[in-house]
Amino acid sequence: MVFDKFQDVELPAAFDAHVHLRDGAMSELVVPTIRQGGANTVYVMPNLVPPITTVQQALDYRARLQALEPNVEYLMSLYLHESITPDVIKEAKKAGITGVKSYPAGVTTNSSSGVVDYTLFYPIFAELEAQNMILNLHGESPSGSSITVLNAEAGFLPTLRELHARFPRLRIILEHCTTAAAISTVRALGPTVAGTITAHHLYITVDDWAGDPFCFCKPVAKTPEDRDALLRAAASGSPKFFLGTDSAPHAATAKRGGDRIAAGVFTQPYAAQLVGRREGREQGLEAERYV
Ligand SMILES: NC(=O)N[C@@H](CC(=O)O)C(=O)O
Repeated sequence: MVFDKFQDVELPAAFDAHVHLRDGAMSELVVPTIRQGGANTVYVMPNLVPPITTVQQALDYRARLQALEPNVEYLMSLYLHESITPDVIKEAKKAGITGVKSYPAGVTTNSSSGVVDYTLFYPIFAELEAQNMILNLHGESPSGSSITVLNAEAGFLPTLRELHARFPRLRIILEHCTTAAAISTVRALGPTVAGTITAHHLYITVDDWAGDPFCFCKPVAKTPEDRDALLRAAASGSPKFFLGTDSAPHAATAKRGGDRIAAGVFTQPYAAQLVGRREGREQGLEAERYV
């Protein structure tokens, strides 16, 4: 195949369905990299400190992001929390907020206010379903006696199945799938369940983050077989799988030092390039020649 003839191809801007843009000085650095990375629409995660749990907080946050880069569409989310009621969901719908993100308590960066018992939130899920809004799931079980970072996603899949069975019309996105099991589960569930795939999980495996804090994120990258399942899903064209980079910037000091390494891989400035290059290879193209 002759690649030179493709050199003038211009790709449309991407939708990145999972970004961490932070706030304050960090957001001033990160927000300008959205367009650089090839995206013009982003779904913004609410795990600020404190988390975004009210409609007003989400709208104020969006205004701060718009002031930094007006040429991006920011789809906003609320952080699933006990202070959120069905009335808040109705208000969120009216205000144009897209969905609600659920973090299991303690599994990742800024998740200390997260969910312990999903059944407590069934009225919220019912209202999200009624309002045709999205439930975004960080799909990991908290580490415990038999759960570690390696099987935390697999351990969460029964919860995903249960939520879909109870709320079959609720649009659920299993965020940042990292395992073949997650891919096959999303594929097997009904059309209201989809999964996002990050750019970095198309490349890295356990060996990369074991020893390199800059490859450490939650959920952690798994085996080469899992990575290949992600690649096949990403390149399959199935509408059930789409890009959500989970680009998650941290201060270099939080990645290199301290008692615990912060979880998160920052890919925003290279998001579309990374995905194009990897999917191209999966399809047998030497797509790196474009990058
Ligand atoms: N992915 C990560 O490892 N970290 C994210 C949180 C998250 O989405 O889990 C972050 O906010 O840094």
